[in-house]
Amino acid sequence: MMKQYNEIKRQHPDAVLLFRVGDFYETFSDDAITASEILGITLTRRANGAAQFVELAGFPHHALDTYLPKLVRAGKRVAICDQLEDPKLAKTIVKRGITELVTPGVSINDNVLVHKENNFLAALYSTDGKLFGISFLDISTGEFLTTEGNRDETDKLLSSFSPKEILIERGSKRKFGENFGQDYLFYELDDWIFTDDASRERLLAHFKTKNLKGFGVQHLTLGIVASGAILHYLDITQHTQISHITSLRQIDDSRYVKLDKFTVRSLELITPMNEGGKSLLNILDKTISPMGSRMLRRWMVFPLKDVRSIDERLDVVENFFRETELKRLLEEKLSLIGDLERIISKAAVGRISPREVVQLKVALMAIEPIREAFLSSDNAVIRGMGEKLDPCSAIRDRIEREIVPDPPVQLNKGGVIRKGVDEQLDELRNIAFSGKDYLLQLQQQKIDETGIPSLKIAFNNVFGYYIEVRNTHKDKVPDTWIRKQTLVNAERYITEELKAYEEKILGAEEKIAIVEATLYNALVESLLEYIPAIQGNAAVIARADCLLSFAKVAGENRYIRPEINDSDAIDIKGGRHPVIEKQLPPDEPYVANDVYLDRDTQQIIIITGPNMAGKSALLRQTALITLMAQIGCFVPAESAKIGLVDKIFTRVGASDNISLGESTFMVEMNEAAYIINNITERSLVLFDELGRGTSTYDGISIAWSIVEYIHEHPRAKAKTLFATHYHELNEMEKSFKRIKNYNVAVKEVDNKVIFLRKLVPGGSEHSFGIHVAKMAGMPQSITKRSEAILQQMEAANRRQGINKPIKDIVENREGYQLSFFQLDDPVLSQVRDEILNLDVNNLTPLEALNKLNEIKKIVKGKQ
Ligand SMILES: Nc1ncnc2c1ncn2[C@@H]1O[C@H](COP(=O)(O)OP(=O)(O)OP(=O)(O)O)[C@@H](O)[C@H]1O
Repeated sequence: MMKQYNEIKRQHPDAVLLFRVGDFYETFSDDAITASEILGITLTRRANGAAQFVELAGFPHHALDTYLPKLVRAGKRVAICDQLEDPKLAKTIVKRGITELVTPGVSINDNVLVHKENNFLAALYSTDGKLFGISFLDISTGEFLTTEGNRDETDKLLSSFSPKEILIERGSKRKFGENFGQDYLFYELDDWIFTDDASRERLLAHFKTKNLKGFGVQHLTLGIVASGAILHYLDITQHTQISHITSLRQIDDSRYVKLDKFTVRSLELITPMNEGGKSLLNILDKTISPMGSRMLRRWMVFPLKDVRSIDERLDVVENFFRETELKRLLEEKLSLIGDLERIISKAAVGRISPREVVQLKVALMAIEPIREAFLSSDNAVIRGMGEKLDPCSAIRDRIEREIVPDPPVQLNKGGVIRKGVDEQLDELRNIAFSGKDYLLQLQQQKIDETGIPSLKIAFNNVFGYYIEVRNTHKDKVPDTWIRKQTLVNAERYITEELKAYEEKILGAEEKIAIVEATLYNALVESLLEYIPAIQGNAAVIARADCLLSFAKVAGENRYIRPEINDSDAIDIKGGRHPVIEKQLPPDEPYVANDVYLDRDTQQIIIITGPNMAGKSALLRQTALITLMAQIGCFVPAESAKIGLVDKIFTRVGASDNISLGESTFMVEMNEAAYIINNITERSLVLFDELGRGTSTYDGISIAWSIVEYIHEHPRAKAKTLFATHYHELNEMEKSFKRIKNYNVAVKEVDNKVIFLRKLVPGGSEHSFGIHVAKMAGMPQSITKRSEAILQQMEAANRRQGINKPIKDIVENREGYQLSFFQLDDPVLSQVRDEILNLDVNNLTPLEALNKLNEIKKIVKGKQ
């Protein structure tokens, strides 16, 4: 057996091998050590040949569902090796083979999956390290996606989809690790898999198409390689029944607001930064079905950029919000639907349990009234959703006809198929049932015959039905009975008559199991043709669930419908922070604030104010309200007019890349550089205390020049909120027309600071940092000393006149781009004159090229 084990183990050296031996799954050597550590099961050592020992740890086979998820969640790949023939029939050693390879990225096991989250497997491919092909598959839902993008775009996708496992080419782990961080579980596959031919062929074979044009991904060469690798991996892991993967979709990034992963993290969209905190998702997620929940997560990181699609969502939310009857009906029916998407995937992979088939019927039954209600809505979008719902009545009715309403979880327990479905089955059941009845009669008859009142007829696996007689009555047993077993207090016998009936009953039971399985499998088989329709239903239901969730949240939290337009202004009146407002004590209401930003009058707001005043909250709430509006959700404000934004950037607080060997300041500058290089005039940018990771003067200088850049650069005029403790930056307002100063007001009463939390025009002078230090319980000796030092420093500053250098900075700025022509440089002015004197309308293309060459020579001469 160990020889057989070693052979199988050799094929899967990197997986924990669960080796079926009798009623147990056993693990050996290193696998046993790993399994015992992760599962907390006993590790034993057993002799293995002369003077050798092997470690051993195992668990009963029926506990697989408990132990398997633990191994997978710990990031292990698990190969399940089963007995492929009946041990009783095997002449030598039982034939064994791998029946499934479960890995963190490929799982359909309910205990491994998290209901509210997708479980993606990804594959990455790149030839030059600049452009990456990426593909995602959730085998539990059948969703299969691909695209191509640069490093940053790919990084964002990875953080949005959080794949549990990433497939890459052999030998490229380090390269990908450096690009995307070591937190992912990379798995290397052979190089031949990552080739265009192999991948295309595999995809075409799966989809049974001649090319990939129908999916609109034909042009994504790298994406196709990655997608093909995913299907190859399913082959390797023995996942061959995958008819629920019905299409390969391109992730069309251009349709969505770009949010980099720092922004997703620092705005706490999906996960809170601190344990015990709340994310925006926690507040907005009132979805009822797991599908709705998964879709909402996706929506949160992919806000829309197109007025019509957003308005469509908002229209539905408003409708659900108003139509309380429809809302009530939806709530009731959605709760019956369960995880339709995953259930139908299970049907495809041949793992659907009888109970899940019934759940599918219940879900399809619940879809009918939703469809009717949607179809009679006066809103066209909702009617459209109704049209897309298909109650699949034929299969629904067939399930109802054939499967009992409350079947066991496992098929082999029997009692799944209804009476009246199959004549043979009914007959067999009669035999089995009356046979058992007969045994009871027989028992009574024997009691009467022998006068042994405690005589019992029972069954065990070793010798079938038997009669048990306690020792006290042993002598009354007739000679014709055959003794089979002697216990301490009793004897067990069999009789000819008993054996004959046993055969009849057991034969019937075995046949029942076979007939039930055949009927059940035929039903599951016929489910397969409904996969696309049911997946379509799942998508509509998920969408309805998300929009209903928005309507509920809007009602509970007094949100209003935002107005979305193509203008360049963000105009929020009475805006609130959706998460913080829910966490404040009841006697401390959240103070609402107005924020206005546009391209021409108020592009950049510098917000100063003491520590703890509420600057960060204000920054974030502006981004959150904008984002919520663009995912089609109502927003916490009195009114909100949102000119669509194309990207949201945040540079907020310190990040935690320290583990990657970068200093806090380095991380801050990396992120800031990334923002500067990627903003457009439609972007929204939040800078919270930029530059604080270095010396004050360094910090001010960098902050100043970045703000100046955003103000001046023609392509970078992004709407910007800049919270800072550097009051010096307030000077900028005087010289830059679209920069405005605001501060979050406080009141000082009797040496105490009262936070008013109101955003008011104008700069502010103090930071009250020492006050906050006092609030935090810093020893008095320290705060007193700080006050003294502060006074000295401020006095010194006043003497030297801080305003002098600031004045110089303002006057000596060169600006960006335009400055080219303002310089007195003789060469540059010659270039300017050359250009100005050109008569562009009468220039032939050749003359234009020659002119360009001349200008180049002038500039070269300068160098
Ligand atoms: N508008 C508001 N209404 C009520 N409470 C608020 C408001 N804004 C902020 N707060 C509360 O004040 C706390 C501090 O706010 P925030 O972190 O925004 O201050 P800050 O000005 O950025 O401080 P620092 O400069 O120290 O970073 C928040 O955690 C929140 O509890």
